[in-house]
Amino acid sequence: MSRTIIVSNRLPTKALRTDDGLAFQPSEGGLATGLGSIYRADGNVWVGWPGLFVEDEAEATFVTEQLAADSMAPVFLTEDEIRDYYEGFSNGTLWPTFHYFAQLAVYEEDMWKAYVAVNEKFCRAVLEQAGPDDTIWVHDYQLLLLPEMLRAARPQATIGFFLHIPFPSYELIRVLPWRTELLQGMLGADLIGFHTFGYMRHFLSAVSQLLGLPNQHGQIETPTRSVLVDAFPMGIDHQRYADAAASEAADAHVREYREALKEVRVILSIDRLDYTKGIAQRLRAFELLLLRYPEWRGQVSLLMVVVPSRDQVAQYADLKVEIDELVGRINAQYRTIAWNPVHYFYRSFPLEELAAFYRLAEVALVTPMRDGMNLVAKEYVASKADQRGVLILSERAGAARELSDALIINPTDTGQLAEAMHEALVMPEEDQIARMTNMQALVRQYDVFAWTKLFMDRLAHAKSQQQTLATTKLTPAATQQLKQDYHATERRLLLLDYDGTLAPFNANPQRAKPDEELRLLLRALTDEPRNRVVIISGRDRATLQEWLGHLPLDFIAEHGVWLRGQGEEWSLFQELRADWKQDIRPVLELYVSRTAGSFIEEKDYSLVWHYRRADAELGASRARELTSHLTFMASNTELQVMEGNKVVEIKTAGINKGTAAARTVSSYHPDFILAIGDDRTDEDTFRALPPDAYTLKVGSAPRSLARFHVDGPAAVRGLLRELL
Ligand SMILES: O=P(O)(O)OC[C@H]1O[C@H](O[C@H]2O[C@H](CO)[C@@H](O)[C@H](O)[C@H]2O)[C@H](O)[C@@H](O)[C@@H]1O
Ligand SMILES: O=c1ccn([C@@H]2O[C@H](COP(=O)(O)OP(=O)(O)O)[C@@H](O)[C@H]2O)c(=O)[nH]1
Ligand SMILES: [Mg+2]
Repeated sequence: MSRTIIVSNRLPTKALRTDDGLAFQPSEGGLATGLGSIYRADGNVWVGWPGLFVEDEAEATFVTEQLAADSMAPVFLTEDEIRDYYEGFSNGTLWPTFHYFAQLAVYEEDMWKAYVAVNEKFCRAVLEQAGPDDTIWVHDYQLLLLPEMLRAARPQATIGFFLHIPFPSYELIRVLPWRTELLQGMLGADLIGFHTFGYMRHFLSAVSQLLGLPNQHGQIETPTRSVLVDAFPMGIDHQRYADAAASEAADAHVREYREALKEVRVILSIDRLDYTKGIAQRLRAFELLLLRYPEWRGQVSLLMVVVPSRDQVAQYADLKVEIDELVGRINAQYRTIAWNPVHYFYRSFPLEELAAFYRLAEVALVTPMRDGMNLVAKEYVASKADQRGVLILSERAGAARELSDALIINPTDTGQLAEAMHEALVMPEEDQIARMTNMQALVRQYDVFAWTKLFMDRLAHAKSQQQTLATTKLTPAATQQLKQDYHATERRLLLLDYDGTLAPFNANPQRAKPDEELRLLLRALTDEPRNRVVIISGRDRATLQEWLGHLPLDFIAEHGVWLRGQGEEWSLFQELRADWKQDIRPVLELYVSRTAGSFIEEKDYSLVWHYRRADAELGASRARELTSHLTFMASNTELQVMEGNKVVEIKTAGINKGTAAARTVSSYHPDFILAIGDDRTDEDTFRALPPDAYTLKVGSAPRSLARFHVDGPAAVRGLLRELL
């Protein structure tokens, strides 16, 4: 049976040292509470850090056994590792960078090394747990390198990755000295998920600009595999929070708190201590509310839960001091014997007490500066059985993309925040109910189970996509068979693409001239009378003529437009027109003038716009624009528009390498065919050939109609030499 191995820095259970020995307790934070509901099913295992430094072997064994009984496998980390990998690189470098607090980020080589080493440690731990058919699901920014490490150890494994925090603009990512390694680490996965479309777009942009890998509808083709990228906004276990809010225990807490608070109305705030959460800004906004609307003094209290977090990181410790001071100041200023403006708790609470807070609160303030998702917002919604209550939500929390019925605010605008609190406190009940009803329907439908299923289904889809059109490597056994068939036959046809196949791809197309080695190789192949060797290329005939015209080769040029049999004259595949060029050329010129680095290639019967030297993202975007522009112009004409590798080409429809190759086959009647090519246009050749033809795609593991693949031009030349 195939299981799911969940991997995250922190386990959903933490071990604690108490006076009575070790104790175990649920972890805080969105990832642990969110996934905590699902991992126990079907023999799944969760691999992660149990939050404790073990003192000896015996203690480690005890913790391991206790956690194993609840489907968890601990990765023990040392104090040095926690300092450099967790507090250091994860929370001192990546966390601030990814939350747009780049000025707080530190760049320390030692921390980076620890990050690499701990990712390797997790890799070993996962490999111990995971069988070959198991699905591995890696979570979050502490483990960005893990997918690629697992991939190296298990090339066939099914690996998903989900990032729980924002993925920022490329402008922030590019600042990181280790940006390439981090992106490549993530690309080891088959599916990469983010909370929002915005985060996903930023990731695709970074991959395109830093690694030069474009995408189509979120699908990235790396040199070895294709990787799918998609948005999956995480949900909560709606039922669990609704049940907790309706429980006897919550009832009892609500009664107790209500008695203590008397008639005072409650605004609620719950977060981990974190500078991304906007806690200090929220306090200032509450202070402003009391200043602007004195009628709320004595009537409304802010109930503020701050859960201790990462307190060994300097900025977190500083923030604690700032919050303590602000709360002290506001309370000292406004409190009365009967009323306390801010009820401040610096600790965590069990589920039933949180549920009671959610029920009591007429207003929830979720106002982070940046937040990947924010589950507290959704938990508040799920807890409101009577549908009374108002959610004030920051536009910069991932949750704001879904909860559009909240009062959406800009958290840096203190005035707007104070006004939103006032608006919430005076909102008519029917408005509250209408908004809450919509949000509850959404939180109920898109719960954590739906989220998991969606991610797993997409992962299976990504995997099966890779398998369709997957080519097999030309193994020594297959090479042997190919050679045997070659030697046993009399009329052999060799269809060889030029760029990327016989000669390496060059940024300047005119520099890809054949070298001595290639000329000698082609000469030797044509010296054999049983061979007919055809160069089948998208290039113009003049270039092919100049470079290779002296050899006894056949040519198919301009993607099938021009043909030349050995020793014959050039002829057209069919009668063609070129008068359309005068209308199309100015359009391409417009795109050249708008896109620095792009240029036009003119062939006899086609025009090509090249953008390989332009800014990668601008080029790709202009290519899409140009394609739709040209497609519109070409409707009801005989022209067709093709997008290729950093090119947009326009030419007469119905002529391609495939139609030309088919004609050669039907006139020559070969008993052996070998076709080799690297590009999208070579797929037309592969498609046109009979199934027993040896079709070879150049590239390390591409998706192709070809039967086999070979690594690159050097390997192609090696294979051709072996035939001699
Ligand atoms: O493990 P800690 O360092 O104590 O931090 C707690 C967790 O905080 C982060 O949570 C994020 O995930 C939530 C669920 O997807 C999301 O709602 C929230 O916006 C994120 O900040 C962090 O990503 C986890 O790795 C931590 O365990
Ligand atoms: O005393 C508390 C306060 C909060 N939480 C939980 O911590 C999670 C916080 O997740 P969120 O996505 O809001 O933010 P994160 O801390 O992950 O950045 C929520 O599920 C809360 O219910 C908790 O377990 N105990
Ligand atoms: Mg090519």
